[in-house]
Amino acid sequence: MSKALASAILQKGPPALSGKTITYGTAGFRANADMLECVMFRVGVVAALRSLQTHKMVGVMVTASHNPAADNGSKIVDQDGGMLVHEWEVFATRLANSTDEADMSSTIDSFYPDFNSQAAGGSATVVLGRDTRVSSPKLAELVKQGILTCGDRGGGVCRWHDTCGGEGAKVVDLGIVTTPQVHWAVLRANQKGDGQVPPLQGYYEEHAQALKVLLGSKQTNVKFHVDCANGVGAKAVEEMNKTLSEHSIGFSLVPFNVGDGDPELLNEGCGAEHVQKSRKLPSGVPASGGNDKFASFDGDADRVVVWYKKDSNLVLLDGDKIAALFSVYLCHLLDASKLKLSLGIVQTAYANGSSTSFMSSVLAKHKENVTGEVSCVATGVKHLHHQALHYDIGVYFEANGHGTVIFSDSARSKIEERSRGGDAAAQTLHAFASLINPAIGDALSDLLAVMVVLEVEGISLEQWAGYYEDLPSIMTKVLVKDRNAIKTTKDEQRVTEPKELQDAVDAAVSKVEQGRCFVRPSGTEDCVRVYAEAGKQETANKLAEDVGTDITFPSL
Ligand SMILES: CC(=O)N[C@H]1[C@@H](OP(=O)(O)O)O[C@H](CO)[C@@H](O)[C@@H]1O
Ligand SMILES: [Mg+2]
Repeated sequence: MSKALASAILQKGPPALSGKTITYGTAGFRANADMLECVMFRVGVVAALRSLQTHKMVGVMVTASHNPAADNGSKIVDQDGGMLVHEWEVFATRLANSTDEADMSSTIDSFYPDFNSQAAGGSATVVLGRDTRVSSPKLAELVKQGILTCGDRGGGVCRWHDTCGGEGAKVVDLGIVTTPQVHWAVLRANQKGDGQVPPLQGYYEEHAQALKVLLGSKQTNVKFHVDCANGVGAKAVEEMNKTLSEHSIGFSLVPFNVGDGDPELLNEGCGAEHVQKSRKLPSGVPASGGNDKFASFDGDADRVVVWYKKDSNLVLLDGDKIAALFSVYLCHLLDASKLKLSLGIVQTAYANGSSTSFMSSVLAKHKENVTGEVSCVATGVKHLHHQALHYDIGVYFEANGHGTVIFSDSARSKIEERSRGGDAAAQTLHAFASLINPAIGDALSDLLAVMVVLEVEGISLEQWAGYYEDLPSIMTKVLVKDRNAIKTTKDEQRVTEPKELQDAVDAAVSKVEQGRCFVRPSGTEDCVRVYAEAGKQETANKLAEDVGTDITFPSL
């Protein structure tokens, strides 16, 4: 049967990639939209096969997140609402790059040995979403065709169900949504298990209900201006506002950069990536009073950073600061409830050194009631999420604003039990767990969580910014012939190949006070990233420059 499917993919799908290869990287497939037709069709096939294998719904989001408007890509959402398991990423890469029937069919057989037996009578459902890019409708349609090819009853080609009356493969198209909304829909659909995808209104309602509990009788009037990067966040913010006002919750999100003009403006000079990397104001900032609060989402609204203006400069509250805010809050609640749960804070090597020291000291202060640690993993939310699963409560954030807080099943039941007994801190923990997206980093959930923590704890943005002072840092890109020639340790803090490169980095760092520097190949762009930190900005800049120049080995 895998042969018949391979033949259908080749016959019905767009022409195979020729002379190019593509990898399912840090955040799925990403490339210029023009090269993605074949890839998207096959992503549909992979998603349908994963759903068939797990007997659960999975999802596909068509987006290239913070990348330029001309790019596109896709992320597959696994049956647990999280990111695709690693071996299926490898499978997706192999299938996307296969050019002949024999290779494709043996790829299916080797990654999915039970395919031939499961295909008979099996069914699959894929939840599909897309961003606002011009290329997205067409590419989403190709994903759909890939999915339907697996369940096609006509034409005499592969139909995994054709002799048995199974249902084949179905698509539930959510249209333009945020990436985290596709994760949410898959998670909730599989939790309910009735074969239906819950309407998105449920997403907004869940947030409103949790906020009501967290705010209690507190009368609030909090406004945040939200830079939507001219992407999908604008629509979600609008819907959220409606639901907030229906529930008389005094939070308002005022969107700007809402993408109602030129589609090329997506992520252009605005959004979370621009603000966090350049530390400059985004375009389109509304004229406002001195105390206004701002947040920037990225193009598919799975990350957020918060900021305010001080003397027309931008003061950034990045992913590290959001993690710090949530960690302090959760430690207080854990102290108050005496639940004795573990709290893990997960970062990547890009986390500012000051944030790591701050969070370690917060955990140390609460060690009587909270066992915890701060750990560092490889770049990419999938690595952070995976590590966060080791704790009762896992707070994970990349410095760029990508992250969430997850609660283990056993922590949830302990919290629920204690909160049924009337414990106020446990009730608050329970509501916080219901507010924040349990599947993936979500700009909207995270922002609402930030707003409510600031509000109920009475913390101003300035006080929050003062939790710790970032060490001066810089991130640069170096273009090389083959970035993949650079190999690193698991936490990406050190280069293992070429060895001389790490020696050069060590030599440069040893000359610098409070110096830290590391080098790694990007998983989403054709470049090598250099990150440097030091006691002074000029020194950090010089360190990054020196190391950048060192990356000139003939092998690279
Ligand atoms: C330094 C940095 O910001 N890297 C980003 C970027 O990954 P790279 O592998 O560094 O290109 O894109 C990823 C996907 O959005 C995101 O998870 C990650 O944090
Ligand atoms: Mg994104």
